[in-house]
Amino acid sequence: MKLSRLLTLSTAMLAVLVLGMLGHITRDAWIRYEHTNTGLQALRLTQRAMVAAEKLSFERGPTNAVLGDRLPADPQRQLLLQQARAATDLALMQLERELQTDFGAPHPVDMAPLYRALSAARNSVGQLAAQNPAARTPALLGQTVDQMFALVPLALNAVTGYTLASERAYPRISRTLIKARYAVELREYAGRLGSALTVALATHQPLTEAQYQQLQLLRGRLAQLRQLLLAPGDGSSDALAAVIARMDDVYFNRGQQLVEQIEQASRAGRDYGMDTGQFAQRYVPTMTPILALRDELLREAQAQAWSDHEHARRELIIASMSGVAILLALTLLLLIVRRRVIVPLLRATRAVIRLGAGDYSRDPTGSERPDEIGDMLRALSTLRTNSIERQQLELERKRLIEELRQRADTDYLTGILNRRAFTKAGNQRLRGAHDRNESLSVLLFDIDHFKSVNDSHGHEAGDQVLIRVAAVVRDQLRDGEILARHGGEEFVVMPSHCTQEQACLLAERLRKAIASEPLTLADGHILRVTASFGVASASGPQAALDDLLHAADLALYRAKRHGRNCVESAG
Ligand SMILES: Nc1nc2c(ncn2[C@@H]2O[C@H](COP(=O)(O)OP(=O)(O)OP(=O)(O)O)[C@@H](O)[C@H]2O)c(=O)[nH]1
Repeated sequence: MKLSRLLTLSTAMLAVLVLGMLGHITRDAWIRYEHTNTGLQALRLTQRAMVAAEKLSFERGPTNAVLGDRLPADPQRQLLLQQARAATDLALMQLERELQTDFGAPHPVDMAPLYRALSAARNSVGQLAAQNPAARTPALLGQTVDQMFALVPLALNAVTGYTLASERAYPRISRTLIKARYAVELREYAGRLGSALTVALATHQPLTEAQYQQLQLLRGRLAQLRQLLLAPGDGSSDALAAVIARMDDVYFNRGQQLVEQIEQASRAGRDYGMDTGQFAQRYVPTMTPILALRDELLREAQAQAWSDHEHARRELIIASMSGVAILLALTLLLLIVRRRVIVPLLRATRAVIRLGAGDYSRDPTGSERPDEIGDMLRALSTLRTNSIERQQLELERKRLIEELRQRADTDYLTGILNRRAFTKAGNQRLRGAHDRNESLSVLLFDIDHFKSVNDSHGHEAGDQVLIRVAAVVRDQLRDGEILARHGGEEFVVMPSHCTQEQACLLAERLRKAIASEPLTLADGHILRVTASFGVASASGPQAALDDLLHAADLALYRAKRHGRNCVESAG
């Protein structure tokens, strides 16, 4: 697999792993954050539900006062009842609005039964209060009070599903929330304890045995709820302890003493000394510390939830930012690895391949780098320089060999082929002519009276004549026609496949060219030289070069004898 592909694949795999890990961490942080959000929403909802329950409990006070009123009705009591009802309606409306904020509730909340029950209870209160006090029998009064009692559980039940779900999602605050609910229940049972006296106070009759028992039961439940509230838990702060102490003092001492006072008066058959309204006026304020306890518990739960919410938010931000930072760092690292390692390596690989293929045209770039890749590129550059030098040496060696070869084949004076080279080339050509069944001729010529040139003008002048004659003849020949110095002042020409007749014509042309060319010597003398030619041809299959030359030599000899400056052909 290619490096660049391997890098891309590794990058993709690493990115998937890192993304998966970061996604997991961020998801966990997000879930914790959402749970605290749910907890806060649940708190708001619980608070609203508890306020609504409290208002419903509270409404029973002015209701009892109106039920115990004489006719015509006391406008002050009527006003208090209207205010209490308005406060209940507002609290229910706010609860309903809060319920509309969906946060994954297990099932929709139906407030209709509560509204129906509330409307029915209020109608009963209105009808009973409009009757003559004598007509308000204990049974009717008890029935109406029970209708009012039934409202609080309906309000709390409406949000039970929500609060349970949110407590499951965010269990840390559930203990505090449960205690807040105990406080609400405590308030409710405290209210019921007061309401249990409504019939006796309204009718000015002693309490019945059943009512004594009910009072006993309610007191027991209240004591039980108090114990539950005192249990150690997350929300056991100093502020909470102070609120509990106040509740003990104001409600459990003074409030319950008031109830006992009525009870004792009933047992003694004394007048109560107060009606329902007067009782409510003294009893209801003693329940205020219970609500303060509820509010303190809710406040602590809220503070805890906010602290957790902030913590979760910070964790989420840190997780997200760390994720982004890690991704950026990874991308940067990969880019650096790609730019600083992979790309130079690929470049070096290409350079090695080029060197291997003998292409030294480009030096690998990047050799100025101070790192190991730079070391490698510098080594490649040195390798390239050495290879270039080796290549040049090789070329020089070949050139020298060629030069030596040429020197070995060339006549040192005239620059044309020497006898050795002619023998080799002549034999080769003769074999080729045999193979193709062509005729082949040789022309042997010798400068006339050359000795006298040497004698008259010196050996150097003789050399110049030899050089000049060779040049004149070479100019007359075509490519492929061999000219060689056969020895001394004797030359040989071998045209490519020609008949003896054609060879004679060529010899004649060369003879005339030599004879017609005046030669100016170094000392200024002008010489005219001639040459005699012997021509021989081979057409038989087994003709040897030596035989051919011998035949030409004999013809040359005849030409000399016939007076020189002429052409003679063999046989
Ligand atoms: N300058 C010079 N002279 C050479 C060279 N090679 C041979 N000679 C001379 O060539 C002459 C040949 O002379 P001869 O064989 O007598 O022939 P010739 O004088 O040409 O007479 P004919 O061939 O009969 O016309 C000799 O004097 C050689 O010394 C050479 O390379 N340079």
